[in-house]
Amino acid sequence: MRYRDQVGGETLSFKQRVDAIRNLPPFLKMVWKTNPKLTLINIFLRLIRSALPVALLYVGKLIIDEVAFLVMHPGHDMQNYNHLWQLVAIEFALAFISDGSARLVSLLDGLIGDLFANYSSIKIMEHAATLDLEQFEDANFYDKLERARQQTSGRTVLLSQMLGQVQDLISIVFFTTGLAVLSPWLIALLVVAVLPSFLSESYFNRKKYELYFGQTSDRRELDYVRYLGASDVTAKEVKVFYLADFLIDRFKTISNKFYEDSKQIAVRRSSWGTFFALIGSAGYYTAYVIIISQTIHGKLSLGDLTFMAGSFRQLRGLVEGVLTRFNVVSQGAMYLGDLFEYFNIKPTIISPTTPRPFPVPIREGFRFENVSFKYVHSEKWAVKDLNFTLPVGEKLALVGENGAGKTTLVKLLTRLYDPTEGRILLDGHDLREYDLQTLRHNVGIIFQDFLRYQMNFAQNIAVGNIREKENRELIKSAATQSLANLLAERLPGGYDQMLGKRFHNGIDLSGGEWQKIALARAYMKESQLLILDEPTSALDAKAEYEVFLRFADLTKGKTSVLISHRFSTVRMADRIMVLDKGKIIELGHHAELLARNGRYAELFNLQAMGYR
Ligand SMILES: Nc1ncnc2c1ncn2[C@@H]1O[C@H](COP(=O)(O)OP(=O)(O)OP(=O)(O)O)[C@@H](O)[C@H]1O
Repeated sequence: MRYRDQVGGETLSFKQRVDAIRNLPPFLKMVWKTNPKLTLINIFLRLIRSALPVALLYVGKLIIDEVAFLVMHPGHDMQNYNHLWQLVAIEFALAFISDGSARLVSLLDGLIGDLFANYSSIKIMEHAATLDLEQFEDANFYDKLERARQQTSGRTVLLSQMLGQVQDLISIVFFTTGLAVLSPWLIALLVVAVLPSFLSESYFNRKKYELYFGQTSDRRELDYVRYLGASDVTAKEVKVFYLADFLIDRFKTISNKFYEDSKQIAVRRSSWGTFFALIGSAGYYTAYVIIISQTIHGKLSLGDLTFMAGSFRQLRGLVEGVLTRFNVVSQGAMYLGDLFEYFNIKPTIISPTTPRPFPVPIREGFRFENVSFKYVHSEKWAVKDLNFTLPVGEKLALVGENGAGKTTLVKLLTRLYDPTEGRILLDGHDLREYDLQTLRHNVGIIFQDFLRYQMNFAQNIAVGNIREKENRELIKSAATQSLANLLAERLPGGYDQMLGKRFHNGIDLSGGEWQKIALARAYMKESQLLILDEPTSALDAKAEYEVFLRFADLTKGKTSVLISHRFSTVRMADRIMVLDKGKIIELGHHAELLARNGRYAELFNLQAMGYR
């Protein structure tokens, strides 16, 4: 079942919101983990604060009664005065504690909030690192990730709200006890005064969440359009194709729709809110009139009047606040559900619990047995019935038209995906029996769409084996092997030169220069299998020739797979595999395949003709 069907649309009920409360304990646990000490102090302060309002009001009542007594009984003695001033001093102290603790609580909320935002962002990144590549290629997953990401900063408010809720609930208990002793029916009046506004708030909160949920995909598009419209990577094409107006129109359309939808809810919410607030006020003044008349008739003291009217007013505020906040908290808890749901996505490409020791060195090599693979949501086989052996020490070249399945095949070798059918063996055992990290450490792969990290030159090479990021010697030797060292010598900052345009003093490079850097990554570790997926497409003919001579030299005796559309490169391989629509149609040495006069010969001659 899709995520959207589970939570979205009209199916969202009050029950679901109450259910969402179950997300709060794990949330609190996460908050606790970010900083137990601050959280504990925060809770303690809030407990103190919960008793303060009623205490303040009660001392106020005592003061008024004392003043009234003194006014009514002139000729009083000093003791009464002393008592009065003591009460005033107590109220002052309470007021001071109240102010101080309020500031401290809000400071702590802010600090814990910041820590939580960092902590959950890190958790999200850590979890993303464990997930399958396939999961990243799924739009539903992206929606989930996006919502989870938004939880990191938005949820800090939830923490204050939640703790504030507990604090206010305790205050309510104090006030209610006070009121119930003096006049229980006021409590009933209170419920009538606040219930309608609670129901209205709850209704509109639900509407808002549904709206927000429905907008997730559009929001992603909005972000994407914003990125296309203003970023260093896209600026070039946006200019030459004059895309700005097109992008701005798209942005306007989506953002206007968001605005209109939100406006509608906001206006309705505000109108109903005003109406129900009026009912609440009417309830309060009814209670007020009753209390006043009881005071006039001598049933209550002046102090009682202020205490009860104050209690009623504050209780109304508190209950309304708690009920409204229940909606906010449960809504927040619902959004939190997105975060936890994201954490619940489990990768399928994982290491076995007791992995087989990885062979060093590999003795036999890799063997594909009836390997077929289909991308998720795709009807078509990307590769089908692959049967071949890649023996140790062989240099295998993969050729074939765009979309023939070359990249897919090498992705299967590194377990970025597992075969849909069949299996890949390494020294006679399924790849899935080995530890994933060890496998990937032993296989060096450079993709055609490698990343251009906006980091310095050395770091751009070090990413090939990040454990060695401080090992300048190794980085320099890797650069020398891919010929990137010559480039470093020309850059003003050498190996510390910032690359890319995003950060200060960054220098952008040509496509071929970037490729040399990416190639150096392959030499950062002693891989037993080296895969280069069109690594030289941007190199000029001379550079490519040099790079390959070196590659052949450096990988002597090593197993390697090379994907290239240039036959001058391909012919250097020990064997060449020709793929067509995911199937192997030819496999053999250059001379052998030429003699066969099949597809390879046809493609080779086609390219050779271009050079004549
Ligand atoms: N992530 C993906 N999701 C769905 N389909 C994909 C994905 N990647 C590739 N495909 C499809 O799988 C098939 C094989 O693609 P693959 O990238 O392996 O081809 P290739 O031979 O490397 O092509 P090229 O020479 O253009 O790099 C193609 O039909 C392609 O459209």
